[in-house]
Amino acid sequence: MSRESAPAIAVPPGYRVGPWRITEPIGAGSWGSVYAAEHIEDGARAAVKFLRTDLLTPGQRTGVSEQVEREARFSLEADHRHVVRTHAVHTVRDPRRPALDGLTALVMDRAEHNLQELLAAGPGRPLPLGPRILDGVAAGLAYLHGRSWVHGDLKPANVLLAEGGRVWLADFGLTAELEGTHAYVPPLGSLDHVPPEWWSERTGASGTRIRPTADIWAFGVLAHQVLTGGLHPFPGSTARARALAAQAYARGGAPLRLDESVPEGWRELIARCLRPDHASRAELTGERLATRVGELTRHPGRVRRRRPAILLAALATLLAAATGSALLLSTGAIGERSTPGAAATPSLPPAAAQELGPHADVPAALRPYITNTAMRCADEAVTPALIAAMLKAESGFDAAAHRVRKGKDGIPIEEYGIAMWTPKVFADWATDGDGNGTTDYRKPPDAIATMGSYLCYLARYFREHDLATDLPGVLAAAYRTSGKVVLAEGGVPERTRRHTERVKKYLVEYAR
Ligand SMILES: Nc1ncnc2c1ncn2[C@@H]1O[C@H](COP(=O)(O)OP(=O)(O)OP(=O)(O)O)[C@@H](O)[C@H]1O
Repeated sequence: MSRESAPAIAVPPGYRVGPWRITEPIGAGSWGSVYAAEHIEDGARAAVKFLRTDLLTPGQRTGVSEQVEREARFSLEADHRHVVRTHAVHTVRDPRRPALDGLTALVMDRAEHNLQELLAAGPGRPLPLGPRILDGVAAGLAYLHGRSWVHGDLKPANVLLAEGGRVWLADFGLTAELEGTHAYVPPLGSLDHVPPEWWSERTGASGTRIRPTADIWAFGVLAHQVLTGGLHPFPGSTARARALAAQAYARGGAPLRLDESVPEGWRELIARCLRPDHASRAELTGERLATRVGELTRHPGRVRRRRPAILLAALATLLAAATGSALLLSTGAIGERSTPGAAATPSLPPAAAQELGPHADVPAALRPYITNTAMRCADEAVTPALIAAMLKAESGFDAAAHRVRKGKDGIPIEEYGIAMWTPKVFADWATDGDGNGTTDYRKPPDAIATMGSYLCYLARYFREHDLATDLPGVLAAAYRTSGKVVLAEGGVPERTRRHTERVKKYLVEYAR
């Protein structure tokens, strides 16, 4: 299992959770840390996932608690040979260790690897057992959909592989139950596996709307990765670039180009999974998917219909256009467009490379909000690395930050929170980042999402006024002053230069 990232929740070896004794760390995700454990009586092996609830603000904690409850509930209720079995859910009661006291711990069957690790171990080589793995994943998905659940976060890291070739779906942190035809989840998810329509779904009080077809799309991406040894079906060197390419395809702007090496029957099925919108994907239910994957796995030579995938994709694209599929980036401002005058700031990495590097000091809990915020802006200058750099320069990622500065006419201006919002300006741009139906400048998800909305507006403003030669610089300066002031001065005002240089320094550090 992956041991690259130090566990976010430190649990000492020998620590007891009910009748289970922790032995060693396995890995950590955004919301929890997983440890190997054994039963104190019979030595049976297990994995214990500690779910964190110790995040930054009370508001955020509420959201995370809901996620923990959701994960515990679905894990306990699920009962299928291709879904990881959860034996028990414990609440740690240990006042002597405040970092652990109150945490939720899920005790699960232990796997040997996850699919992501297998793909990373032999990039470019299709997994010999790939079809069998996909068969298990599709069966697990059909089971979840049969119970009116949507997994919501299907990706290689959430497919576990256990002794004896067993395949389990795992991680129910974003799983949701359908309410009629939809389910609602927090606005999170893997950029590489969310369907194009996800970006345009409204995030309301109950979260972002998803449907089972989101899992079908994710399965299409995952199947392509498995059968090609890791290749994503959409081009791009970063998850953000690939997500933008998927949206361009869904808009009808580019054909679907599956890798030549994918066998014919699989190509056809993957193209069905990757139809550009919910409506055209809906015919492929979890059960149909599992049946077809079963056929392909057991009779790999048999091809049911011979219709080129590219033709199917073109038909699907036409269908999407005819049904007016919902699209996020309607301004057409995506793709390989280059920032005018970007050469003026040669030390900055190109926008396409401004994802968040793994070693940046950006708190793990904030990363999904930062990345999602950047994705929701069609301007390529508004990148995860830029948003993180601005937060660092504004508050050092401190949700409780507070500053008073002199405004025009010497009137003091109070700024608060991780993005240093003045309440009045925040009110004009307020964006709900955690999907709870309210906006609060002191809550990091809302503060970050609102920073993204404002930067997105400013980027367009500066492009329209031909002041895009140093967008990171002018954006950072305008955030401190205003778009009008920066425009009037024809660039970064002298008094904000130190600040903008700091933002650019962090931007270089954070970009992967
Ligand atoms: N039952 C299990 N047996 C063995 N390893 C497991 C088990 N459940 C999770 N893991 C491993 O523990 C690590 C952390 O898992 P976790 O589900 O917390 O995060 P993730 O899915 O990798 O990331 P994220 O939650 O950010 O999507 C991963 O390497 C995962 O494969």
